[in-house]
Amino acid sequence: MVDKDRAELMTHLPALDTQATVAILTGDPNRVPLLAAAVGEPEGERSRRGYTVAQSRTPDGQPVLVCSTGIGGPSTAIAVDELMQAGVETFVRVGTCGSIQYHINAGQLVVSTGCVRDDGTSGSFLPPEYPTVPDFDLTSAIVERARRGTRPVHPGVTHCKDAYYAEAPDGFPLADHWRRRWEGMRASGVLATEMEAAALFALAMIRGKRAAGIFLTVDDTLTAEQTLAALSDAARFAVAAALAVGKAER
Ligand SMILES: O=P(O)(O)O[C@H]1O[C@H](CO)[C@@H](O)[C@H]1O
Ligand SMILES: O=c1cc[nH]c(=O)[nH]1
Repeated sequence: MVDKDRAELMTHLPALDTQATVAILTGDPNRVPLLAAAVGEPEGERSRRGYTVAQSRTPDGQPVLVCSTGIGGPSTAIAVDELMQAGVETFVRVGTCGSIQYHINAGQLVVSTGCVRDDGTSGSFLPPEYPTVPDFDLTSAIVERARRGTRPVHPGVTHCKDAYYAEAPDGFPLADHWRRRWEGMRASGVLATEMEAAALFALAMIRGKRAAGIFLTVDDTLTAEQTLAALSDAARFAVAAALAVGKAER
């Protein structure tokens, strides 16, 4: 990418020199090189202000970026905006989530079809009545590919929050609120909770870009190796879907 003018716009991410129009986003910077290797041939990575960005080249020569967002909406929104300024058109968040439903177990995949907006960042971009939804074609393409894999796949509404420990709210002044909230979402069929999708989907909706989210359901029974193997599969589904949808559009 980036010519000098573009590079100067990127005030938080490292300046990147890539033609990639597809980016995989994940929370943890340590995962970036592993996901870059999972989707193709890694071509180097750079870090700045806690963000790590790597470029990888798929077997058919397509450049793809893998970028960490950190945890939560604020840092995600900065990464997404700056990647858009750098020319990225399609974003897939590949990360972990916690199950809300008793039938969704650790090791299974959830594909978001929209967010319950319990985060603050998406509210900085869209009024509260607006849903934050992913791109339909991209999401369908991800679900189709993920269903060819070995793990159960659950498409549906997901929850996005700012406070990770609201999942275990004992001792918080708002503990009763959160207990009722989780029960209400379970009764309403909300599948799982994570912390970045609402900000990503909101920005993509506003800017006319494609975004989607595929999440691995985790708990403390899953090893780090199992988590990385499953996220690597999810990243491969995401890249294949993003490139196919981009090609169909052209
Ligand atoms: O696995 P990642 O992508 O970090 O995502 C999930 O894990 C973090 C919380 O542990 C939050 O960022 C949440 O959204
Ligand atoms: O339980 C979990 C796991 C990952 N991410 C979350 O937000 N919650």
